[in-house]
Amino acid sequence: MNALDTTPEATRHAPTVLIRGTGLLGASIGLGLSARGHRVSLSDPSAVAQAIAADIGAGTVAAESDREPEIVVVAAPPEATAVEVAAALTRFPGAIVMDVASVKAEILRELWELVDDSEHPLTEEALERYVGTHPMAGREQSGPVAARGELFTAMPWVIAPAEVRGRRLPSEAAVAWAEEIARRLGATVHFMTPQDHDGSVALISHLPQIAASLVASRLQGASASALELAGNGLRDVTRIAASDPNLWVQILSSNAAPITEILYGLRDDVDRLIHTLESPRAPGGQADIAQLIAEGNAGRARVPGKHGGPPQSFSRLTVIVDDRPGQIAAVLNDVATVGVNVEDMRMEHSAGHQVGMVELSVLPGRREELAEAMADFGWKVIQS
Ligand SMILES: NC(=O)c1ccc[n+]([C@@H]2O[C@H](COP(=O)([O-])OP(=O)(O)OC[C@H]3O[C@@H](n4cnc5c(N)ncnc54)[C@H](O)[C@@H]3O)[C@@H](O)[C@H]2O)c1
Ligand SMILES: O=C(O)C(=O)C[C@]1(C(=O)O)C=C[C@@H](O)C=C1
Repeated sequence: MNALDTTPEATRHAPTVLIRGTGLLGASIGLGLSARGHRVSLSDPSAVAQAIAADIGAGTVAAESDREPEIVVVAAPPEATAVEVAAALTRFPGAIVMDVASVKAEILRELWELVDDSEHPLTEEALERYVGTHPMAGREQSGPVAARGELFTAMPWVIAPAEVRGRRLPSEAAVAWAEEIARRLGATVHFMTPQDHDGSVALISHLPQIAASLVASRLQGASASALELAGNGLRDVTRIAASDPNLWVQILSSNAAPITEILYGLRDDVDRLIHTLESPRAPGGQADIAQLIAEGNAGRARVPGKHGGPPQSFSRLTVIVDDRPGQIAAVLNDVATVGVNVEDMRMEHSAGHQVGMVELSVLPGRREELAEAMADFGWKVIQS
């Protein structure tokens, strides 16, 4: 096998990368790696997706005459991933091949089927060059137009090397390079078995998607006058309901067993709440409702903060701006002068008024200082 070297000297080198599948994930990886000095070539069955990815700077369109890439990243839809991984392992016998699909055990099962298929050229030995991975970063939009080179900064990236009878299947070099690619893109790496990965994402990724879709689907018949009242609560809960149905059919069907287990528990809780709300003032009813909200508080408090650190709640302050170009840049410029880090930012427009509200989330210890300084700069500041 001719896998890449992992010596410190070698890791300073920027291997050539072929990205197969240049949608949201593939083009984002291409942008990030190109910006870090890698030569990236792009390939997608959709000529349009390939051309857009090249146009935005994710790499150059792959050509037959290209030399063999050192790393192949398969960023295809889950249902095409195993076949594309097998094709890359066979076509490029010296390359490390990593995928980014949202499910891991099913991809592996499909790859094993190809090894067992005497008609298929994929060998067990070739799988030493395959590393299953999953960046826990994405968007509710698809395609290269939505791609961002910094999509993975400070986000988790799971590496789930296949194990056979307790032995890691991919070589150390293959795993080290998959890890190196994730780190170069700014992600924090987590190692897991494919099964542990699938159980974890059923809860922290697939359940939220289902919940968002179920809540948003209730809105289909809502009156325009009700929808006009929508505030941030609804927007927060339904953002990912805009995700691509085609992608999510594949994700949910490939991880059905752990998701179903979680949905049974959710169904019990919903049944309990319905029962309580049918007679909310019956004995025990109020306590039951309070318990439901408190249990939600307890779960929410366990969600880690930025960079995978402990849960962190930020303080917010809102700056009122005129609804005209350049105002947000001016606010951020003044914040930077004060030297406070903005952890999150949201822009709201006030219906019927020519003003906007820039909500800034900052560390609690810096809010007072920032509010005073911004008022001194002449901004109208509301502390919430
Ligand atoms: N969207 C997310 O938030 C997210 C996050 C992490 C991982 N993922 C995973 O990344 C992968 C790509 O998702 P995406 O969001 O970039 O989807 P996307 O729809 O934006 O892009 C998928 C691309 O794959 C191409 N494609 C279709 N069939 C192909 C094939 N046989 N070989 C190669 N390419 C093919 C499509 O033309 C398209 O350009 C999926 O496996 C998904 O599970 C998605
Ligand atoms: O932020 C989003 O839009 C996402 O939903 C991204 C998200 C997630 O659940 O975190 C969705 C599916 C992918 O497999 C990985 C990431």
